[in-house]
Amino acid sequence: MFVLVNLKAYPCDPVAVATAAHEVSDATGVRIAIAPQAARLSAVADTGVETWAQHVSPVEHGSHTGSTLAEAAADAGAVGTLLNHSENRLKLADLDASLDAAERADFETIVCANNPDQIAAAAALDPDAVAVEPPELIGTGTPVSKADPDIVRDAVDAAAAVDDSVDVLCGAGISTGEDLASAQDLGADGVLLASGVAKADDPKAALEDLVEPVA
Ligand SMILES: O=C(CO)COP(=O)(O)O
Repeated sequence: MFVLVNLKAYPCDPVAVATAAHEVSDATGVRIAIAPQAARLSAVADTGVETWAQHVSPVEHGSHTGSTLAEAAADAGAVGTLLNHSENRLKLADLDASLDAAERADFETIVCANNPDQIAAAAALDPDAVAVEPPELIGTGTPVSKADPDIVRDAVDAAAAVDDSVDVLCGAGISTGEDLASAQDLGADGVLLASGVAKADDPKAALEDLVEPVA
């Protein structure tokens, strides 16, 4: 199971969370990555943790003020990127161009989507993985694996029907080992989470509990 912690714009210490994630990943062998703000990619990557961008812009080198250039994120130490998160939705043409940008930077990619139909459409764009995250559950602490298990099962089936090489993650409200185990039982290859770790008093303890079922 792959665990990707999206720090969003939460007021946490990304280096402290990254250090904790690296320690837990090393101790358990579970793959854990951290996606900080773009400005903190280098500091997070310097901890040795697997580091991802939260987004890369649909642009190449050039006059693109304010963009997040994939090649610059790679130079900062990122090895993958989320795309089309519900909090940073892309038009279809831009999502396709951002995937091209990620490919130029040799990034692994996860395209986020709300539901199985969108998962199928995202899988058709040939990302490495897709992540189903019902926006109404994001940040609630109510795990998608418990609140709506069918959406996870159906997302796994929808992606497989398009391209069975595309991994499927699920997210929204995931925070405990029980949530991760449920996601695995529903066929997910990993989980995407944010507040369960970014807002935890003890991120290391939160991560140790999260990965315990697969450690
Ligand atoms: O948006 C998410 C991960 O990208 C999920 O957020 P929460 O884990 O806070 O529900």
